[in-house]
Amino acid sequence: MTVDAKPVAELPDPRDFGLSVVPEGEIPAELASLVDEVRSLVDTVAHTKAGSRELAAAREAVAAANDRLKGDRHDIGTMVQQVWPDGRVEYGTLTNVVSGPTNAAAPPLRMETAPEGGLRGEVVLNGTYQGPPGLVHGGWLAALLDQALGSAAGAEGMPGLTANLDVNYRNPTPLNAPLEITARVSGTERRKVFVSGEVRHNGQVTAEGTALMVRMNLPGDGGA
Ligand SMILES: CCCCCCCCCCCC(=O)SCCNC(=O)CCNC(=O)[C@H](O)C(C)(C)COP(=O)(O)OP(=O)(O)OC[C@H]1O[C@@H](n2cnc3c(N)ncnc32)[C@H](O)[C@@H]1OP(=O)(O)O
Repeated sequence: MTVDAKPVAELPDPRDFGLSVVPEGEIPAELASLVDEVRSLVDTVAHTKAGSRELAAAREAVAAANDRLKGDRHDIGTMVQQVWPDGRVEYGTLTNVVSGPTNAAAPPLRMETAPEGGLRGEVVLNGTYQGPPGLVHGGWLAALLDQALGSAAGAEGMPGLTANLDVNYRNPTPLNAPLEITARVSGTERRKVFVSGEVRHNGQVTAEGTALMVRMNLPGDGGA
């Protein structure tokens, strides 16, 4: 594998592709708090043993809240701009199912620059991410890795789409426990960006992945 593609200096601004962008700092604190509450609600509902009366009352309350919030919506494809303490700018979809800040279905995963290079993040997956008893669903581990690997490519100025993802599950991954996700770029070849990463619990690798990201065609690329 050769390393022959220079990272682009600037990330493409999604507005150049006709997409709306919401700066993360402009997301109302009340919305962030609501998302947290809904995330907790999903977990509560998934595990509740409440009786019929309580369930019916809760359903009414949730339906009322749902009705109250229907109306003006962000378009599908709306992006969020996140600026990290180290100044790194990242664009992602507002409702990304792994990292979207307004998506209650997202854990959410947030990746920061790692001292050893690449990115690292921490996440706890509750019982709504269950596959085998007490363990994280393998598809979700793949999703976490896919997102982390894509972010690692983006952090090097090479945002792209996943063309191929390989995951090896080395050890069971527990629910409701802190997980560390790491990811880095291992090489480039024309528009191909090779990335690798791991999920760890208590320092032990539970899943590891490699992916091929194909860098987006950017203005001035000349198609290479
Ligand atoms: C601003 C917003 C930011 C937004 C940033 C968003 C980051 C999100 C991160 C989350 C990741 C995702 O979920 S992504 C969603 C899941 N993935 C997708 O939906 C992608 C679907 N697939 C595609 O759209 C396409 O196949 C692409 C874009 C991957 C590639 O198409 P293309 O652009 O036409 O490129 P193409 O010429 O075919 O390939 C380029 C090079 O890659 C190689 N190649 C292509 N596919 C493969 C493959 N599967 N396995 C091996 N090699 C492959 C080719 O041989 C070629 O090598 P050579 O000739 O140079 O040697």
